[in-house]
Amino acid sequence: MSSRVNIANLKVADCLYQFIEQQVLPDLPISSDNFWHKFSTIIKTFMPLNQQLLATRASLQQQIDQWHSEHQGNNFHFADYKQFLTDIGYLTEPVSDFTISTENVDAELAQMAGPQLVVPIMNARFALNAVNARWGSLYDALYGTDVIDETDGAEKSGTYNPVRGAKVINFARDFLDQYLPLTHGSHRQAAQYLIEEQRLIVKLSEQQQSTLQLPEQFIGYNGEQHHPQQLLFKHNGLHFELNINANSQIGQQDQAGICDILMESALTTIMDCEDSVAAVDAEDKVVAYKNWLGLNKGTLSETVTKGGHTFTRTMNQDRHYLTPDNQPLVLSGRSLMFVRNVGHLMTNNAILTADNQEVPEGILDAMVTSLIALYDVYQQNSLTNSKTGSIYIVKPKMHGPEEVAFANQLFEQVELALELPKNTIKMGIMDEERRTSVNLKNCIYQAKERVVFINTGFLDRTGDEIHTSMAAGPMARKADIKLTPWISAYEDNNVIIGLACGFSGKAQIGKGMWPIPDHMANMLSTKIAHPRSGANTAWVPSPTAATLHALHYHEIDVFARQNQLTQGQTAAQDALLTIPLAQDHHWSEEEINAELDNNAQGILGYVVRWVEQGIGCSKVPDINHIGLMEDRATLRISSQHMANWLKHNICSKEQVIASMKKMAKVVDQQNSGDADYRAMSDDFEHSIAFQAACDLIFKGEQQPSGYTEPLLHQYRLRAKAN
Ligand SMILES: CC(=O)SCCNC(=O)CCNC(=O)[C@H](O)C(C)(C)COP(=O)(O)OP(=O)(O)OC[C@H]1O[C@@H](n2cnc3c(N)ncnc32)[C@H](O)[C@@H]1OP(=O)(O)O
Ligand SMILES: O=CC(=O)O
Ligand SMILES: [Mg+2]
Repeated sequence: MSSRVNIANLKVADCLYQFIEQQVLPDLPISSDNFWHKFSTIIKTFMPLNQQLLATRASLQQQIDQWHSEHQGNNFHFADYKQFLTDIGYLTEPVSDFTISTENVDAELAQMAGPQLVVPIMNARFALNAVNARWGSLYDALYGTDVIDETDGAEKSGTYNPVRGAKVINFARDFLDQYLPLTHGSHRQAAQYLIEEQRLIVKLSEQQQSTLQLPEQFIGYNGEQHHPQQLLFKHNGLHFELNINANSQIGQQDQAGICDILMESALTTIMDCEDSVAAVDAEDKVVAYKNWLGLNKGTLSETVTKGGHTFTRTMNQDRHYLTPDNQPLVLSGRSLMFVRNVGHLMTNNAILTADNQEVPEGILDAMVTSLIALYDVYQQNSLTNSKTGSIYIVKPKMHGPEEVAFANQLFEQVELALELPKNTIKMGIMDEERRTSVNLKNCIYQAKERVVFINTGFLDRTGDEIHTSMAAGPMARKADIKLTPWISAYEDNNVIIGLACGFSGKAQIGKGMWPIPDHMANMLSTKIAHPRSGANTAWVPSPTAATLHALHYHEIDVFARQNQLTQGQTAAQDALLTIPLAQDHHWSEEEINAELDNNAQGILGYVVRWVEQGIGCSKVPDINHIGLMEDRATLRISSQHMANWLKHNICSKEQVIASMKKMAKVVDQQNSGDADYRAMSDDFEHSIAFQAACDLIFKGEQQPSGYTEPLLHQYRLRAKAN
């Protein structure tokens, strides 16, 4: 641990203090003295309130556990259960109807519909890729993934395969026919694209030419009018760009010389300080904050070596075009950034109070990430994030209205401390805890002047579902939980309540993560459900997924869909309160072992990299060898699920240990190519990662809300000390 600086009754880790003093404050109109004193006052005010909220969580959980233990089987009556939840203050009376009044919201959130990318902020290489993922190559996304099948000679070979290329070109031509229709003929016949008298002309042959059914879709170009290099179009509020270069490898194969279609892809990106990172001390927090600073100053860069080639990755500039009547047109080259702060649970040793208590990490994040964002608010660089001067913070894992009210008050005080106009800091509310879902309208009400999204984080939400009702009985198998009634009620309610609170045109209604990063064909066929449900954004794990998911927002006009949905929908609270218990838990030994092995593999594969290498988001194969995105939320589900089956004697402790040891060997094998990897199976007793993984299960019932952070942090700190 680094030494500490005593300032304003705080003991600040030297590395954090020096970072703020030397790299953040100097170019900002706020003095060091002022900053630390105001920060200290905020900590003093909010720390006890924060602790009180956590005590309320624990008390409610204890009462719920008690109630379930007294109301098992035939003794469980839904009406009594609901009354009990009301009596203890878990369920609250909804406020009267209202609409949100958030102002100065960027168009990407309010008026546009498109993908939202999430990225671990501590990885600068990924973070840069993410901010640049506003625009993505459709050809690369198709060629490089399973969206294009490998049949009939279309394999992904080492070098460019023209047979596969032809399939990509056909897919793209169909996209153009669908969303850029011609008055007659097809883009498949297109031999040349050119501009005449401000109109797009598509030559189909020597004698035949066509034009757009909707001429206003053509909005910009670069190059010569008769030989354009880029043609810019707009459909459903999203842009795409036809790139033409007959001399390029792909353009040569195309009769119109098209070499790519650049899609407007990740409209927004969440720079994540929460579940996809492993930040356990001041040094780690500084890595995260430094990257956020670089992103706000526009100076972040990273040397990347790829395919034997080394280059420097920086943030993309804006994109410049000429309109059809030759006026300049500029579009943002970057995804609009949010920063996800941590929730209310954890503390961090980066700052201690005078009596040596660790400061809540959420308060630290609120103050420091907002301070850093002043670089964007004051527009100190040309690579602007928010054009409306707003700071976008995602606030995760809040339980119920009073926790949202707390975050709202905290943001208000941060604004005062940083001399920002009220409600500069906008809030994205993750609807990912049960007490938030069942009181969602009241939660939104508490932040009605600054809320810019509600998003269904179904992964944490599933973990909370299991933990809240831990004592009620054995849960369904993990895959079957997705089929139980609460989850569709939860997804539907989020949209219904968002629309009822006037989100359409003002804020995002968001849907959750696609957690199978390599299954893009599957994503393309299923994630259409998100815009179809009325959500104007949904999470994707990578830039490639963003480009492919963008296709869905061309297929569905989300704002028209929201207009249809606004009519007569009612929230289904009873379905939301149903518990995903197994209907019949007489599984075979084989089924039980398969469930345990699957959970064990996911837990171990994720935890070993988290604890030993500080990697907060990993792709880990499940027992069917499908790579799954694992983060702290998916870990919460798996560990809580095992803890639940243990509690209800579906399996024994010995069975779990046997499964863990068996799967540890599998995970060791999977990581055998990693020189930094320490095998767990060499010495289970002394493997910190193995012990952490076991604790997450065996102590799972006692973890606050079933969260994984306390144990992960504890073991990571131990691994770092070693
Ligand atoms: C429940 C929740 O809270 S979900 C939110 C938290 N989850 C996330 O943030 C998911 C972030 N995604 C990731 O970390 C990764 O995509 C993983 C771990 C899921 C999968 O990674 P892999 O497929 O192994 O990616 P890999 O390391 O091979 O990288 C492939 C390329 O994609 C890029 N990439 C992958 N994910 C992202 C991302 N989220 N943002 C930006 N770039 C990304 C990488 O930069 C890399 O490109 P490069 O070589 O040009 O730098
Ligand atoms: O944060 C997202 C989730 O699903 O949890
Ligand atoms: Mg979450």
